[in-house]
Amino acid sequence: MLTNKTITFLGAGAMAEAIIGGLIRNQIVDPHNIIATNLSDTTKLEKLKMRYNIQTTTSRTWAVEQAEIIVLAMKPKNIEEAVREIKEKVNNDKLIISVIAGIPSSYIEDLSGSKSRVVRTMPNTSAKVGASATAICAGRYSTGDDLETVSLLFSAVGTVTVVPEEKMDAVTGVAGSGPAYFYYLIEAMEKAAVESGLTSEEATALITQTVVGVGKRLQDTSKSSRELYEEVMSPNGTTEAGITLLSERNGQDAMHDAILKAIARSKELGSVFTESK
Ligand SMILES: NC(=O)C1=CN([C@@H]2O[C@H](COP(=O)(O)OP(=O)(O)OC[C@H]3O[C@@H](n4cnc5c(N)ncnc54)[C@H](OP(=O)(O)O)[C@@H]3O)[C@@H](O)[C@H]2O)C=CC1
Ligand SMILES: O=C(O)[C@@H]1CCC=N1
Repeated sequence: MLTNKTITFLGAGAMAEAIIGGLIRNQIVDPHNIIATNLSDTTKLEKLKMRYNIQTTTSRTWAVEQAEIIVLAMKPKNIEEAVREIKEKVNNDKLIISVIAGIPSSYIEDLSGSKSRVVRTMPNTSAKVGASATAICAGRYSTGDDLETVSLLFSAVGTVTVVPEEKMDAVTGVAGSGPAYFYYLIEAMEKAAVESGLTSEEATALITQTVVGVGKRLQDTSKSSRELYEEVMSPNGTTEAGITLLSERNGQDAMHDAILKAIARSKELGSVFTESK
């Protein structure tokens, strides 16, 4: 085991489960040293307990008391209430990890009022299969050891990149939201495939392997993305026909603007919380 420390997850949703699964699968943390709690969904807590053999509780303050590491894994709208509820139980001895989009580490540090050691992170849902692209950044009072601990924890669910906090909104729009852009494209590919006579199973098998192949190729080559798609395009061939239509409809501009919009939303989430202090 990497750590015998008790890790409490405040929030037992999709991201918390992905991380818990990775930590247990990779024997980074003993399941008995993981506690999960949420706001009200006790059925979900029961499922997690059964699935991973972890501890669950409806007492958030008890869960925080036990913890040496606290993972904040609720939605941004719930963070204020959550931190207020636990602030009396948090001190500088506990490391706080946030996976919450947009929320600056300073907000969490200030609200808990105890110079809390905070490390802000941004994983993505590929954590479920150990393939997240996670970025992490240090808060004001976190130490080099804290950053190393968080890096080791998140390497159980994929790659880890350390960035300064001012880059976290960009990370969120690009990599945190990133899987959704691909799934959105895949949905369109599936629709076109089925409309053109493939069964849904055939479409899924072909598209899945196409996406896996793209990922592997990207990891394996120093070619640029433009070189890679140009490599697929035979003159006057099928790909050129498709890419030409996408260009005429400004497909790449739409994608580019969508990512900037996601980054702006991350900043907006953060600014609302900073202003409300
Ligand atoms: N989904 C994604 O792709 C990614 C999400 N994130 C971030 O992860 C965070 C969680 O997202 P996700 O897992 O998708 O969300 P979910 O809605 O799946 O889970 C949120 C969880 O937070 C719980 N919760 C709400 N308020 C409190 C509270 N005061 N104390 C303890 N638990 C509380 C909810 O409990 P209950 O169910 O009982 O209401 C629920 O278990 C978000 O901040 C998001 O920005 C980061 C990267 C990627
Ligand atoms: O959509 C969201 O706000 C979260 C953060 C990144 C991915 N999902």
